[in-house]
Amino acid sequence: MPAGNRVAANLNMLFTNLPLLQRYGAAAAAGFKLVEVSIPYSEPANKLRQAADEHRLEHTLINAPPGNWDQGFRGLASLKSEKEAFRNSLDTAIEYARALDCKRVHIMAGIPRTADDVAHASATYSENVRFAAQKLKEHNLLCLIEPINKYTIPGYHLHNYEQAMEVINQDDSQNLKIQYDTFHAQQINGQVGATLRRLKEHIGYIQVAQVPARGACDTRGELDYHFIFSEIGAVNAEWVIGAEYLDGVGAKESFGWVIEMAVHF
Ligand SMILES: O=C(O)C(=O)CO
Repeated sequence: MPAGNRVAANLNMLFTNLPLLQRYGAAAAAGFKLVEVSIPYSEPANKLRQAADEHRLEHTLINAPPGNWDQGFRGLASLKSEKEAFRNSLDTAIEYARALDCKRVHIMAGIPRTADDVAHASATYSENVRFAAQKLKEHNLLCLIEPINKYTIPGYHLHNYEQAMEVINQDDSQNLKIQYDTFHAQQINGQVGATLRRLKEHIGYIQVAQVPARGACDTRGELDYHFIFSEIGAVNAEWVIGAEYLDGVGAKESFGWVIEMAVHF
């Protein structure tokens, strides 16, 4: 296995000209051996596993069910009004993670909207995330939380790294880490490399995309991914990197950057 961080294809954002189950073949044909599926729930878990096995792909990450995406839900963890739905979402996430042999589950925070949800968001979020970290630990699954910048998802509860560290410091499961997405980090506080180094002990997974258009790492934008991948590799070459970017943004429709930038499939 070559040195350097491995890259997983996000099958909800890449190969979107194909139905989800056919994206596994497209990812494998492009050279990927790892995939992440943020929202796998449109297909039965066994069908996804069958597609992955057929193309010798491993799942690196799924999200817990985020609520009704089309109705504007972006996760449930901070919503007092959705506490039962959140607990049920963990059971579904565990079922899928086990079926897919996936070891990481991202818990999305959600967008508190009602006055009562807003008033109770921080306490609800902390309680739910700590519950999830402990429950996932019982199934040998790592619990991840991802600060998301306020421009991409306005109103999203978890929108900076101080909030994430506050919950991590309250948690005693030893099973709660940050999903560090450089696309969000740049827009949350910049200092993408410095923040990575500062939080390295608490980071469990990386995601990447170019800023501001959320295109591939070799498309034009604010971030120099030659530098960022060298920083990631210098800090922890074991971190998996999720290629979570919009396909079709920018001229190139290739994954040459994976080799060109000293990371690998
Ligand atoms: O929107 C993102 O960046 C996510 O990773 C959601 O899972």
